Amino acid sequence: MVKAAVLGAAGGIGQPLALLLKTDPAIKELRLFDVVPVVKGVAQDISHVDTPAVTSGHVKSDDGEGLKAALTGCDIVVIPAGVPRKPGMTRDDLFNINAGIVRDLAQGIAQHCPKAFVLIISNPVNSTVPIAAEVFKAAGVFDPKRLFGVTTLDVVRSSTMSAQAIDKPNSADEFTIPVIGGHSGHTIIPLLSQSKPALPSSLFEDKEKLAALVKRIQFGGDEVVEAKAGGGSATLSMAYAGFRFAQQVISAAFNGKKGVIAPSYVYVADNKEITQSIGKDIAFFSVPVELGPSGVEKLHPLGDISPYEKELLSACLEELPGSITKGVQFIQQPKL
Ligand SMILES: NC(=O)c1ccc[n+]([C@@H]2O[C@H](COP(=O)([O-])OP(=O)(O)OC[C@H]3O[C@@H](n4cnc5c(N)ncnc54)[C@H](O)[C@@H]3O)[C@@H](O)[C@H]2O)c1
Ligand SMILES: O=C(O)C[C@H](O)C(=O)O
Repeated sequence: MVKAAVLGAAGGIGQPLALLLKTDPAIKELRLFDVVPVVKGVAQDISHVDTPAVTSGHVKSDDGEGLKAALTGCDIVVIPAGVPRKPGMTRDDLFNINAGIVRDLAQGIAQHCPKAFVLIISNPVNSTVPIAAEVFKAAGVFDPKRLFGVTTLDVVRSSTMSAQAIDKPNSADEFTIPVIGGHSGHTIIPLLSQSKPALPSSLFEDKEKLAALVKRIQFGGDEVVEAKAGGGSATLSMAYAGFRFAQQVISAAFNGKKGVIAPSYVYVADNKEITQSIGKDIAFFSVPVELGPSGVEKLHPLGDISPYEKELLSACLEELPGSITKGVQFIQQPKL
């Protein structure tokens, strides 16, 4: 019996994500938490769907009881709480607000469901995941196998945008492309050379077309932010992606499914094989993760990457360590 919680469940991602989670028969309890009271109505609405999950809504309260009720005994917690971008902003511009939100929610998890799988969607993911890790470390409950930054939207975009680039727009679901690095601009590295099935060699021969495709995947979030023109960032495609990753975790952890591999931004610092394949001692990085009963079962190294992908990796490594340090310092050296 899987108990799941969505923190930030009344938001643009939270509502459709909660609806999708309600359709997963493996979930028997679905707890929706937010700072805004309408989350109770969202839970009431979703509770009428004729699937097994018993759904409840919980509002943030000064005494912490709302969060406690949402989290106690939870097996998996998905966090899309926080503010989204507006045009002209970077994900890092969200740090000042979202860092504190993720810190407080992680403290609640450490207290009420320290063994839960934690899936962080709130941006900037490159920093919010290290923040959660530091909170868990301080509370003595950090388990690197259970903490995930959700980068599935980059994977989803890679398939869709690659299919479009090769003029096969109806084939988006045919391509599986690992995406490594982080979740922001140049830190996002789609390994198109490792696509299964392989993308046509003509794409790799046309350097301009290849670079345009990579850029489109890296900055796919901007396309949505600009199109929504101040109305937020990706919500529906993110709900789809978040649900897909949550289902992958649930199927491997609770339903005994084997061979489930999905890229995710995870703690890699203790894994020499991985840091060697990245070429840098780095604490967090998105790599293909084999999922299992304890969460991360095995991290997969980067494998063969093309010279162009090596350049992308160098650019990623210029930016990502700073974002990780920023998150770590937010917890270790709080401003007075
Ligand atoms: N990882 C990704 O690929 C990805 C993709 C899209 C969006 N995001 C990020 O997800 C976050 C949410 O985006 P959105 O479009 O759903 O925003 P939104 O504003 O529509 O919803 C956010 C929700 O979080 C709630 N919230 C705020 N503080 C909270 C707290 N302390 N506890 C619980 N709930 C709280 C708000 O009330 C709101 O309902 C943003 O940071 C956005 O950048 C990440
Ligand atoms: O672009 C954003 O700010 C939201 C999200 O990270 C995305 O990739 O769509």
